[in-house]
Amino acid sequence: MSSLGETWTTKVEWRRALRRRRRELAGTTRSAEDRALRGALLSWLRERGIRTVCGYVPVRGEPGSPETLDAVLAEGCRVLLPVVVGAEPLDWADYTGPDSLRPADLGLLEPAGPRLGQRGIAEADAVLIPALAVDHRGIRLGQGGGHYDRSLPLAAPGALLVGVVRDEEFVAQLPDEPHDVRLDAVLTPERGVVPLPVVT
Ligand SMILES: Nc1nc2c(c(=O)[nH]1)N(C=O)[C@@H](CNc1ccc(C(=O)N[C@@H](CCC(=O)O)C(=O)O)cc1)CN2
Ligand SMILES: Nc1ncnc2c1ncn2[C@@H]1O[C@H](COP(=O)(O)OP(=O)(O)OP(=O)(O)O)[C@@H](O)[C@H]1O
Repeated sequence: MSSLGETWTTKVEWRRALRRRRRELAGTTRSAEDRALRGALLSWLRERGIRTVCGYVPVRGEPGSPETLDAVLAEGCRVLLPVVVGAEPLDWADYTGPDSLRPADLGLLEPAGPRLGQRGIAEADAVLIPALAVDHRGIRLGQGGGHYDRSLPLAAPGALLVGVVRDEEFVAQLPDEPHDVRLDAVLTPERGVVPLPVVT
């Protein structure tokens, strides 16, 4: 288990340190992790019979890749991607392949097709959520915009909320706040999908 975070207290300190580690990661490590993540994700989607999944287009060292999104599509799954609309719940649109993306604010790539509205998230059986870290209780540290905390309450009641991080970013305990929505599971390249909370 990782010992990251022993000297970091606030969300700001955690974010700064985790972003630096992602920046310094070797390209070969990133690709190996992406291949492992893809294998684990595809098996899990098959096992659970998941038909529609909310994903994200990775930026700045986030786990995953456009190839992994394409592999999920090839599996016959519908993929929805987030669209930022200010400090509101995220909007959603279908991912239909690399041509369906266009550059957006914050260095993001967003889907260019018809918007489903903020309640589009309710069409998903599982929501894959980008994170800088996830802890054993299911607390997630995101980029600090509060976008997912505002959007996840609109997911379908039985939808599985899955944070996606590198193995060392799955940690014992993160700083938390009352608005933080707890995750049902975490997906990492080496461990695959791990249900949360971890019972010790
Ligand atoms: N790939 C991806 N898509 C996503 C998210 C995400 O975390 N990852 N979001 C998750 O909610 C939403 C967008 N919110 C975001 C908020 C802040 C930053 C961010 O990296 N901010 C940095 C630097 C911005 C820049 O370089 O321009 C910062 O604030 O320092 C990214 C996404 C929806 N789409
Ligand atoms: N449910 C909510 N309703 C309104 N504002 C919220 C909500 N959740 C979070 N916020 C606002 O967003 C700010 C950032 O929250 P937080 O640090 O938890 O973001 P994050 O989960 O890391 O970001 P993101 O989801 O964008 O990756 C909070 O300080 C709060 O003001």
